[in-house]
Order: sequence, then structure tokens, then C-alpha cells
Amino acid sequence: MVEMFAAENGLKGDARLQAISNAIRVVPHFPKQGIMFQDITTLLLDHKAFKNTVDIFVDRYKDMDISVVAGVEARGFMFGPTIALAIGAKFVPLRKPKKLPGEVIAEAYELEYGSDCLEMHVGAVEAGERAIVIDDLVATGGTLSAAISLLERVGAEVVECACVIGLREVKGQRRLNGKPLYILVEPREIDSC
Ligand SMILES: O=P(O)(O)OC[C@H]1O[C@H](OP(=O)(O)OP(=O)(O)O)[C@H](O)[C@@H]1O
Ligand SMILES: Nc1ncnc2[nH]cnc12
Repeated sequence: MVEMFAAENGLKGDARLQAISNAIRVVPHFPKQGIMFQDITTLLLDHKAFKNTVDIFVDRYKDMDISVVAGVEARGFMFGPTIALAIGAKFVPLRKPKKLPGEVIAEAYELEYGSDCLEMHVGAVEAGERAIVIDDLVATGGTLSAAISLLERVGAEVVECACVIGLREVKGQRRLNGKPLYILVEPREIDSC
């Protein structure tokens, strides 16, 4: 996997990145002991930081001939549709099981504890379409891998995955089928909100 942090890929020294990082609240021990939860709801409350987040993704993807923005439930839904509208693409929700009413294809994936599943409507994406996958955060990469598989199973080309927050990969930790991953900021250990 090719992992790219925005600060090292065209946005070096860009003050917007620090402001985006500062707008994300860190909640220790949520939802369980030891997890430093990265809460993007505070980013959504900060109009400037929220707009800058969307703008950075739009600038990156607007001229890449992308026709599909696939957003991962639930927090990928908070960024994906705005990006899709701005770049002239459709938005495709990738949902947790039993939420989509039509015919679906499903892909199971492993979480740190247990497993989950993502579903996509059959017919939402056509073979040959160029897609990006959006989520708020990548940890193990299991969720993004499932999203990539769904899109590839219907013949779409996944151009890149994009996340607001991402840990630096420990070698071999993530398997994103060799797809590039673009990340805006690293998680913070303490809250500066
Ligand atoms: O890289 P991974 O290890 O797969 O983890 C990342 C995923 O975990 C979180 O979602 P979560 O599964 O908590 O679901 P939610 O957004 O519905 O709360 C986050 O929003 C990503 O989708
Ligand atoms: N530390 C974290 N904060 C928010 N969402 C997460 N999903 C997986 N790990 C997370």
C-alpha cells in the first residue's frame, strides 16, 4: 500500500492541516479503556476547518475523472456527499448490514475485536467506473479493504482511499489491495480543543 500524508504530499507547511487536527476532539477511553477516540463531530462544528477539509479533498480529486465517491457508514457519510457534489461524481453509501433495501453485495471484515460487514447496492456502480473511498479514520485498514473489495467486485477501478485521520502504518499492518491511501492528519494523543 502506498500511504501518503498530505503534509508530505503537496501541502507541506499548509496551516489548514494543523487547524484541522486541532479541531478534532480526542476522548480518552472511549468507547473502552485504552482507546484514544478521535471525535470528528467537533471538526464539523468548526465551519472553517470543516470547509478546508472538504476543499483539500476536492482539490485533489476534481481533475482525476472520478465518477464514484463511496462513503463508509457512518462517518464517511459526513464528508463524502459534499466531495461528490463538488467534483461532479455520484455518492454511493457503503452500509452496515440490513440497512439497504435493494439487492446488495456484502463483504465481511475483521475489527480489533470481532467482525463486521459492509454492503453496497447492486447497480449503484458500473464496471469501468473510477472510484474513491472516503472515511473519517483508518486504523487497521480492515474497513477500507472491504470497501475496495465491494467496488472491485463490480468492476470499478479504485483510484485511491482518503481519510481525514490515519495512523502511520506499522509495516505490513494494512492490506488495501495495493491501493494508495491519502491521509490529512495523524491522530493526537491528547486533546487541545
Ligand atoms: O481501519 P479500521 O480498523 O477498519 O477502523 C476504521 C473504522 O472504524 C470506525 O468506524 P466504526 O467501525 O467504529 O463504525 P461507526 O463509524 O459506525 O461508528 C471508523 O469510522 C472507520 O470506519
Ligand atoms: N481511535 C479511534 N477513534 C475514532 N474512531 C476509531 N475507529 C477505530 N479506532 C478509532
